[in-house]
Amino acid sequence: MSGELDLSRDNTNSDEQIIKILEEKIKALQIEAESLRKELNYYKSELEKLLSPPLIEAVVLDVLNNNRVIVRSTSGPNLVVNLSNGIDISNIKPGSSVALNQRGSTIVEILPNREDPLVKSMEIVEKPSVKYSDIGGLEKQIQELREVVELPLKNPAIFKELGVQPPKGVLLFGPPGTGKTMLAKAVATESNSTFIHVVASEFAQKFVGEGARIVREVFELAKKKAPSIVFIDEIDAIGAKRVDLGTSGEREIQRTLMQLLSELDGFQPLDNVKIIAATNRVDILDPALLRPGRFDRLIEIPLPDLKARKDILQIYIKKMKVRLDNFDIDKIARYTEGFSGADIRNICTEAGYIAIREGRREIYVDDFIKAINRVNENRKKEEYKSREEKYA
Ligand SMILES: Nc1ncnc2c1ncn2[C@@H]1O[C@H](COP(=O)(O)OP(=O)(O)OP(=O)(O)O)[C@@H](O)[C@H]1O
Repeated sequence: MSGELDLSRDNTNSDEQIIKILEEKIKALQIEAESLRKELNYYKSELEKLLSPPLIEAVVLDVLNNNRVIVRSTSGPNLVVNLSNGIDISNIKPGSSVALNQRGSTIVEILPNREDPLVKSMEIVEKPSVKYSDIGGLEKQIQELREVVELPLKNPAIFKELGVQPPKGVLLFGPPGTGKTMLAKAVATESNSTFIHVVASEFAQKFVGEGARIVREVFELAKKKAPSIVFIDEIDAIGAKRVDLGTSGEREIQRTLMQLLSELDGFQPLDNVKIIAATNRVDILDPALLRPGRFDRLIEIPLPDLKARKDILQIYIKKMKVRLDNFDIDKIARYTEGFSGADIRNICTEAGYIAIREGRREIYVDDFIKAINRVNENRKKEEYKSREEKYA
């Protein structure tokens, strides 16, 4: 240590020096003792962890009044458990992950929440806000959905009385960006239902049985939140015809599809849960999905025709500050032949950006034409690129 004692010098000055040096030495030893105490505690707690029995992971289902909690343990049954000292009940909510002691009788730790694959693959909108009037064109399709989904949800008694069974599942098919999701959301809004949006490609999970579990839990949730509409996007990801079930991934997808079919079969047509699925590839679907009692009503959602394109343009233009003299909406609708509703919305946004970039406070018809040309150019580039890739 610095300042080794030198007791040879005997005067007041050196006494003071000795005291100072000793004090410093005491301080240094105290610091060392403190750090050794910490080290000791660390090793003690490590030892305790190594010697302690494993804990049981559980999920909180409900919090009771008397400092007790209902949990579902990962090892099996639902349990009513106590809290160990030091755990604050106000930090425990339904859905929290907790650790139980080995006997499974007491919560000893609140665990950080893991990302649940169920939550990741699902979006719940309790009160969707899309209305039929937000959708351009598709009048016939809206009418049909109202009859087969909205009316049975709102007024099942009429169907019972007349002995009419509405379809359980509806399949919307057509090119991307044509408004399938919007339609399903609008039906949920207008029938005051919860909208549960799942993307089937997200069901394909890493762990065996996980996809099937997610399907089961989605339907359990739909029943809890009823009246509800389960919207399964990209159903072809699990519902395509399969000949070769060689790989474990393929078998996992097949198991997920089987679970979906069994959930569909378990419903009654007049239950207050309706299933709407969507695909861009109806041609590759497994016929098992389209059998009576499953997705037995197919509704085509095509690219918008001239009138529908005009309707869609009008919906978006109404919300924008557009100079209307000389504005020929028919002309713009004609120029957008082959465009989807999503493309048309993009054109409106792009036209707005062109005006902003030029420092204007109004959007001109020319901005729309420029935006259309840009989208067309991008499309050509993409087509060219995909052709290049195909023949490379
Ligand atoms: N008929 C339409 N009327 C008004 N807006 C539309 C219409 N179709 C599409 N859109 C616009 O395009 C966006 C994308 O549409 P949506 O997601 O409903 O298409 P989709 O058919 O479900 O597409 P995908 O097959 O890619 O999932 C919508 O949020 C909306 O802004």
